[in-house]
Amino acid sequence: MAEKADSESTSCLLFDPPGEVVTTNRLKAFMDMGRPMLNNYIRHAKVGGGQHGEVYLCYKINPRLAHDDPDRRLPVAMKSVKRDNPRAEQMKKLRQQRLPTTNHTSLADKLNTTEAKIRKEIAIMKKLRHPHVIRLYEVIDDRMKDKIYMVMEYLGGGEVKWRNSEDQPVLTVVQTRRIIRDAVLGLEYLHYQGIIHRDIKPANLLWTVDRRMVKIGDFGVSHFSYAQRLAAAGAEGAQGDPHDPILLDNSDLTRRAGTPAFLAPEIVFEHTNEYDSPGASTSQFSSGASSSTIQSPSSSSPNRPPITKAIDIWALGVTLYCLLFGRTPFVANPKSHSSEWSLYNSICNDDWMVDDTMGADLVPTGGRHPKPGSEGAGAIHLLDRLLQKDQKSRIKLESVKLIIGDAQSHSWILNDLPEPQRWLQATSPAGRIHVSNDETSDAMSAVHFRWRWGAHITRRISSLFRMQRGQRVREPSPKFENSDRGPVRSDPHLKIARNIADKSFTSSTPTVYHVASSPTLNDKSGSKSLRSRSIERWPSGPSRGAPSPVGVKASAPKTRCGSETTLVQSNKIEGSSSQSSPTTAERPRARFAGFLTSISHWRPNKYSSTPDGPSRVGTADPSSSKVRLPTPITTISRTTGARTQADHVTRRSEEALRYYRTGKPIDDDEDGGRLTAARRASSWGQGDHSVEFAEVVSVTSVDQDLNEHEMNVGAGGILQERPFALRGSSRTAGDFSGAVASTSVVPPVDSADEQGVEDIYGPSCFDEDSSTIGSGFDHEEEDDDRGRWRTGSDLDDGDEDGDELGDDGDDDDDSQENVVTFSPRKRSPTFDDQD
Ligand SMILES: Nc1ncnc2c1ncn2[C@@H]1O[C@H](COP(=O)(O)OP(=O)(O)OP(=O)(O)O)[C@@H](O)[C@H]1O
Repeated sequence: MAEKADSESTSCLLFDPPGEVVTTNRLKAFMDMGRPMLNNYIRHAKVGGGQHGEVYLCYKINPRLAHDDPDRRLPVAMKSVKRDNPRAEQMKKLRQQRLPTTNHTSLADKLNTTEAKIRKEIAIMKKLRHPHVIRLYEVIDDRMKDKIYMVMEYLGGGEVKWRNSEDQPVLTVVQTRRIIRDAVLGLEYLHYQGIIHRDIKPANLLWTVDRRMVKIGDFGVSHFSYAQRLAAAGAEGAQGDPHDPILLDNSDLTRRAGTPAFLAPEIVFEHTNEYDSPGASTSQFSSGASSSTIQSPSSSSPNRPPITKAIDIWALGVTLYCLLFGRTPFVANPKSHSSEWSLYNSICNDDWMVDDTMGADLVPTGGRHPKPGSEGAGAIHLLDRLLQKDQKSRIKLESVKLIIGDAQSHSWILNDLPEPQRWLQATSPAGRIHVSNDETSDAMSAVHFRWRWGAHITRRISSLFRMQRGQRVREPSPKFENSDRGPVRSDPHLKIARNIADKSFTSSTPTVYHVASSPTLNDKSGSKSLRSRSIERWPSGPSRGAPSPVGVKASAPKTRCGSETTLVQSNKIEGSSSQSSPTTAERPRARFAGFLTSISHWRPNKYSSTPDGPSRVGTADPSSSKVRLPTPITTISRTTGARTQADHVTRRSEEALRYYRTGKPIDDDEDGGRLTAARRASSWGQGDHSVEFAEVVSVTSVDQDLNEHEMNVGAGGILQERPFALRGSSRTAGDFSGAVASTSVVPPVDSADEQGVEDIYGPSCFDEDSSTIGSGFDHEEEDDDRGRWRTGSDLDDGDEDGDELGDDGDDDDDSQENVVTFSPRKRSPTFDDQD
């Protein structure tokens, strides 16, 4: 028993439980002083767009903070994804009528919607919490709207750019190593959690605004593999068995998702020479699937190699090659009649070339087979292992971090770390994500109805009934007053009580939400015990002080303050109000009026969040305020205990970091360098300091001071002056790739300083002509696809207008599912342009 506890505690050394993600079921779009607002987010400028959606820089407004408080406006990235494309839907239905549905039809295909894909992306992202993986904070999913919004951590440095207009590398070897090191850690975490990213490439590695670290993003085609998780986490991986069909569906692995130049040989297996020639042996690939692999279910050939996490490792190899040499390792023969076939053929059969030098700093490589010991040899050797065509011979990520080759003491990626051994210990993966059955159903909200007209009419009728002798009587119906379901028309006392409750629970601890629906305590994170399951503390809470353990005794309230005393008072008032109208029950007409009033407010989804975010104690709709008000009080003692436990748990990351830096156990009083360990931990979404949006030095980059040159060129040559384009302009961050090595670094933005923000990021979209709110948020941007290839299935639902369906001319063929098709609407891709 003790042994088990021991092993569990060591296995959870670094990776913390995933942060919960706020799910908001209401979307309110409005203009505030001429600015488009979406719930409590101001939309700023478009920072990117892909086949599934568009990404905007937004600012989360915390109205509780003063206007000059720098935390009042916090930058986030908001990705909006359209649920469905009606025309694509129509075409898909037509197609399905003609084709039988087999066991091999993917679930996503059966569900037949873009929504299924978004659901999966959200469900996967909900699991992730790692310094090198972009974090999802909130999902705004209003069924009455045609878009779903994902609020994510904002990565202000943009995509990793790796070549200039002359196809020369723009990153130095040292910068490349840092990027790859960060990517290895992020990828290792993903694989450990059973997630195959499937689209690793430089464009999906995003820089933090200070260019000190990169994070993996874009989980649009990622895949969750339970088998892989079991293999990685052992018996522990079996805990919390996922049953969700969306997550467990393996059939989408057969689709050729991803970016062609980065696809692994096993994905384009049909293009191997062996396979092409009749009767040839396919011994190059293993046909057996180990426990950590997934056999492609719709494989037509028994020899098709399994699709595993090894495809990400291959893609990482291609990425490393791109960063070092400014081009992709495998290209199509320009003379070939089919560039697609030619590229895949090259991936499966060709060796890759090595230039004499690598990186922008022209470090000698020593050729394709260099003598061991040099910087070049380390990189080429690593490439050699990453780009093994046989996935069985391909290097594992843990080995990438360890020892490469006989002549080297450690891997190339550790080269400039002062203490590689300590780094290895600190970044050793352990722990896993917990996948619960209804995670994905939580990813999307239930339908809720809005009977606004009904509310209006019933209010009118009820007011008629209430007229008694020319006097308007406002009396709540006790029958509904205590109902959990039916909100009452609040009497003045109740309003007071609610206000007090609001102040008490939301002032200094916005993390405290009602827990009426989820009384269970989470033993991993005590803070969860205070929140309903789909709600978490917003990572950059308004309070910068340490939150109070229970949200009642606030240590440093910002603008509102509450206390236990006021809370007790509120309860008294509440109690008295419930008995305030003894005569009402005797009045049938008044009761009927009360009934009409109450149903006018009733909504099927009683736990839906408010437009301002999740329901908080005392701030949710009136129905919840009275009933749930006492809940935090009753959980005080329990949560205090849980909090203690949470502190213990959340220290893990701090400990690991501190250990790496100093070799000493953590000591809170001691400053851990540029940022304290506690603040660093907070940046991971844990700990008590709400500096989560602050960019911090990762374990990989720690102790490495970047010089100005590195800061500039480290961005891959992104021009920093005005990285964001005006809405409506076709120019996006990606279009700045040609502008290499700008000499300016983005200064830190004071998010409260509007002019400052605009000076740096360009004019905001607020000033643009946005005639309606709808157009402000649902305006169809000019498609900014950069000629990426798309799977047949993606064509169906990624396009707003479905043009591609007509163009590809193959929309009635199921084989399209396995064929990568290029949309003719986009410019033709060049094979060395697959970033
Ligand atoms: N969290 C973020 N912070 C800053 N920029 C981001 C963020 N997420 C995405 N972007 C920008 O938006 C672009 C598109 O985002 P993303 O890749 O998630 O969308 P997509 O529709 O899935 O695109 P793709 O076609 O590449 O799959 C990215 O290339 C990046 O430039």
